Amino acid sequence: MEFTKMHGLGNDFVVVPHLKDVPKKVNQLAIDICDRHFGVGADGLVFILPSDSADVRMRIFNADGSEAEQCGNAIRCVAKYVYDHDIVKKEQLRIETLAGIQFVKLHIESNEDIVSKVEVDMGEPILSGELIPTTFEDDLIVDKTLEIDGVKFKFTGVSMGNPHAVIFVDDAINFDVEKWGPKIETHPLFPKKTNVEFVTVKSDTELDMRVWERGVGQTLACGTGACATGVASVLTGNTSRDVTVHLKGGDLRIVWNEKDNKVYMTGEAKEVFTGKWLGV
Ligand SMILES: N[C@@H](CCC[C@H](N)C(=O)O)C(=O)O
Repeated sequence: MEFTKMHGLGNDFVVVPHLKDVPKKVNQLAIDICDRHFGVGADGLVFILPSDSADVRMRIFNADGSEAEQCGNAIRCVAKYVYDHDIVKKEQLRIETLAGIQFVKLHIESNEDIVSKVEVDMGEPILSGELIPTTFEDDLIVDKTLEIDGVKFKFTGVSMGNPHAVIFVDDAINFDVEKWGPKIETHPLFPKKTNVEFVTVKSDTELDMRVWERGVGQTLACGTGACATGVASVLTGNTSRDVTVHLKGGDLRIVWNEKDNKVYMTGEAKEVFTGKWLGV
């Protein structure tokens, strides 16, 4: 099975571009291939597949083998891959995911015909407690209390197709993500588990964010997490609607557009190497 290693701000993926459907035992394959010692090593396994309703279809499996509904960094990688490899040579394309069809605009360096940045319409955020999902039934999940081991956190719940709990802290950069991330990911308030973002407001337009991803662990960046963070920052009155989110692996621009209620994410994607997986 031929693959290409790609990443979006260090959130890295094994991308398999040429299959008609995902292989049998795909969940175990994701675990094996994402293993950083016995496999290729990645945060996720991504398939670029044919679609009946869009230009291509993406499926993403976390390093623990679970399938995610959406992935912001992977969708930018998929868009760059299909353009740069002449699979879909369009500057605007549609990518089908489990969370719906996403509209993507490519920023091309015209002298080299190479994608420099990718802008994705990530759709409208889902804010109701039931749909995120959380065990709360409120229409908005803002500053709700979550208690673990006697410690109280306030979180804002947002789904970008996948669930996120955004927690504002004094110093995200030095926050103990490894200690609290897994406990919050699996807290009974979140029936499908959750991705967790620890965020510090730097100004009206800038945020620091660290992430603990559902089914993966701490990663260098999370696109849907940055989108959820942008939305949560507006809902809590912390920032404007157009922000730069500083992640361990780099920056993402997130705009929650007031007119159409959609979230737009812009950032880089990179191809690193290609290889052949011998385990299938
Ligand atoms: N890294 C991704 C999100 C990948 C899926 C996530 N771990 C989940 O289970 O929801 C991103 O860039 O959005």
